[in-house]
Amino acid sequence: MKSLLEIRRELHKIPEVGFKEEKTQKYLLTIIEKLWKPYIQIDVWRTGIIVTINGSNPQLKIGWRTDIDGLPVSENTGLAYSSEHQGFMHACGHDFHMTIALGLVQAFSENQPENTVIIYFQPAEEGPGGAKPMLEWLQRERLDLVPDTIFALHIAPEYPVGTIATRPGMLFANTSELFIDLKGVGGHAAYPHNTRDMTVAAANLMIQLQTIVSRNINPLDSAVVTIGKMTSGTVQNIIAEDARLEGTIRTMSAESMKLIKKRIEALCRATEIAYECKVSIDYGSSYYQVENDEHCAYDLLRFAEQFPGVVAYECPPAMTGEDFGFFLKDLPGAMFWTGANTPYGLHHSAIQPDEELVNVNIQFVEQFLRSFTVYK
Ligand SMILES: CC(=O)N[C@@H](CCC[C@H](N)C(=O)O)C(=O)O
Repeated sequence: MKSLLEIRRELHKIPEVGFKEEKTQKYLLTIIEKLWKPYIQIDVWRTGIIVTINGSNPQLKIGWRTDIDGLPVSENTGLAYSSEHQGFMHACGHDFHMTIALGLVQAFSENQPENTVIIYFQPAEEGPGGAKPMLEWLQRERLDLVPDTIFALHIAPEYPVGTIATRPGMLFANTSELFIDLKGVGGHAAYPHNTRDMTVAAANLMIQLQTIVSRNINPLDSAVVTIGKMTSGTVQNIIAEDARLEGTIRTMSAESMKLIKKRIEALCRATEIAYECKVSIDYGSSYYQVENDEHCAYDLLRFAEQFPGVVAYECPPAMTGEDFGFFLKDLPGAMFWTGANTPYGLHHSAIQPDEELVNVNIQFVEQFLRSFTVYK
């Protein structure tokens, strides 16, 4: 088999967005098939893969989940093995997550675990969300592949390699995508009075949306309303008939999410009146918060405390979202951050996580999963 470093770099070259991970799936399958043993079963779900390593004396089915999709980001790392898919990049570390999962398949194929370990290569984490439909399919059609407990990791640029950071309870926020379309009347730039200018309407709405967190959310709560993309108009001397705002909402509770949506709807109605236009809202996909099981999170932290080369850290929650939250809604388990030591944040075009993290995490996770002989 190729080295895991080589595999990570090859995966880095072929990022694909949610449910379009065909090349990635094919690539992963070629590696996984080489690791096949009579006690290993390989299943495919859409662009995802499920690898079951049947245990020698199974008391439990322990799940490990990795996400496999990339992002629509133009890479700016200058690396020799940069993305070959123009405009797309593994800017959230899923190439690392997949390599660690492959390293686990390799470790368990070389040395059969006592318990059954099921490794889920899950599509579409960045959107529209693969965890929920994958789990629904498992629960409906393949109960044999539903684990008793499940774990996952996510790289954390800000921590040194070897840091394992998690907490009991909420680790990541509730999320909802947000798409707002404005429709007015376009026309000649010199005749604004005959038009309903959607560039001006969208700009005002965008600023007003920023008052929701500062004016409507309790200052002791936390929430985010981010507009990541704003589009309007065609050329400099035509007044725009349409505009579109694209963003995301993050909250610590379902109640705050409801409140924010209510305020967005009110501001959109007010924009319709103020700018004599039509405004429509689409919330896209939404993710349930990542709620770690208390025992599982503390087991992870305690295991990390005594694992050589690893530093355990009980960290605060973050406003990132993760559809792994849907697995943890139904199953006990936990997610953790693992240090990636890079100055650029997640989703940045220049992010370059430290490749040292691959081996540290394979060893740590392999031993952690093997240590789960009895579910506590
Ligand atoms: C870990 C991470 O960065 N996850 C994404 C999840 C995105 C969910 C959805 N597409 C949205 O934007 O709301 C994140 O942006 O936190």
